[in-house]
Amino acid sequence: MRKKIVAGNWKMNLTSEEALKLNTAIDTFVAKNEPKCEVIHFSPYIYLNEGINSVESIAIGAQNGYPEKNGAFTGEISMYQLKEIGVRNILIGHSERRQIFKETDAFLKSKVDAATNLDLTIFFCCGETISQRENGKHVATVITQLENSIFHLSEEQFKNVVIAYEPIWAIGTGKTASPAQANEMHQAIRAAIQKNYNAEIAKKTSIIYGGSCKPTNASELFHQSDIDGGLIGGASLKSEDFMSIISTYK
Ligand SMILES: O=C(CO)COP(=O)(O)O
Repeated sequence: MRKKIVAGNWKMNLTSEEALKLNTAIDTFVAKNEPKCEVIHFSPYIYLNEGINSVESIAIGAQNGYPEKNGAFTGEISMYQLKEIGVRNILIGHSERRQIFKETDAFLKSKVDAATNLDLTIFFCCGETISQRENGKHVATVITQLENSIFHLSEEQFKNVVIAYEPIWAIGTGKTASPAQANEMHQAIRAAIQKNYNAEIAKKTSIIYGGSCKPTNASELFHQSDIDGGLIGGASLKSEDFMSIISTYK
């Protein structure tokens, strides 16, 4: 069985008090209900330390990390520093990093290598724009993103990778990919993993969906054959909503 994962990407939200409250609420909920999935909060940097030290049943991951170990990179946080405080999971390639911060495939590849060298679990995000989908280029776009930044990893290294498919047109828009649209892409991604690696690795790689995932649509999405959970933005900021999504894996 593939690992099921429900992860919250808090993005640049919450006060320190709200972050602690949400971490504690979800941690307590998971400890009590023992859902059949791994639960992760991808938190802003400044709340990582307290988060890591205050939870037991969920993981706290980083939304970003700089690939160099240390040096003159004012304002950056290295993956090495993250690992040192106990971070084990990292997001790489989120469309907001690609679009707003102009992170290229080559830069993302260097992040993938740095995270791999530190043995971090990489949540590699990929996804197409609405015009790429309308032009029938959605599958090719996503597979190219994988080929350019992550498929160079060895079979052994790829075992530390989770793929997060997040169609850009569905992020924060309230427009979710239909379960069929999402599953089609997840199947294409799995087929590409099989082609680059092998059937065993393809079968074992968790591929999660992100983009306006909420309590009302999580169950149908997560029950698709190739969807192994979700990367949740807005709905992960409300404990009731996030608990409801986690409960899909009772
Ligand atoms: O970007 C996302 C998660 O990384 C999805 O965000 P929303 O769930 O707010 O659409």
